[in-house]
Amino acid sequence: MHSPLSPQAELAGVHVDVQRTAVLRGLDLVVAAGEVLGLIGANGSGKTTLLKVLATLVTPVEGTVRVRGPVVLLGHSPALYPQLTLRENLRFVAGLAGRDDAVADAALATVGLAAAADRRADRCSHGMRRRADLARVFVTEPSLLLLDEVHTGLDVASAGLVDHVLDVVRHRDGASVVVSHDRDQVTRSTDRVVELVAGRVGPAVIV
Ligand SMILES: Nc1ncnc2c1ncn2[C@@H]1O[C@H](COP(=O)(O)OP(=O)(O)OP(=O)(O)O)[C@@H](O)[C@H]1O
Repeated sequence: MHSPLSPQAELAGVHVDVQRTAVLRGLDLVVAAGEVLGLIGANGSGKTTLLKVLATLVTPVEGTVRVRGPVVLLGHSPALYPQLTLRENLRFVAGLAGRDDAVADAALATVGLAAAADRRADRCSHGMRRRADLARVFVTEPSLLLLDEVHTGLDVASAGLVDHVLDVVRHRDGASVVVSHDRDQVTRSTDRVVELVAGRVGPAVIV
């Protein structure tokens, strides 16, 4: 077990260029274990790019990235195979994580989708697909959870499920980073909010 004070993720002097344009410019960020960090910023400020750096999907041209443990990134659109059922999708995720089918089925039940488990993903509503995507967290048990605008289009109950998932990660001493354009939402769901400005993390935001 690591010390509660040790960071879950640490970025130092990170520079990222996207199509020859500097998006992140010497960005420093520490995400503490057990923390839920909110990330806001104008369109195009680099929030999604920052999440991809934390998920090691984008490699900076300069700077260091340290992330401990498994990472799950839930993007703008739920990552499901449209022609597979929700159960098949989650069992596939479980297989990749070396876990058995029962874990996938239990995760679907946890997010309130037991009755819809055998419905194809492309026949489900956006909210149902988002819930199924969130179920991945119960299968893969990430130490770092990255949520990119996942509140969009969710009703109150589904938004509550997002908060529940954040609590589950926090109680395991994992960390989460939540990107949102909704300042009220992100303030309610997180311990601290920072803003991306000119490719760097600005001062903490008090809303
Ligand atoms: N596939 C791409 N092709 C070209 N430019 C891109 C691409 N992806 C990102 N960019 C550029 O990188 C910058 C950062 O994009 P990013 O998606 O990280 O911002 P964001 O803060 O998440 O934006 P939004 O709030 O609109 O989702 C943008 O200015 C955009 O021009």
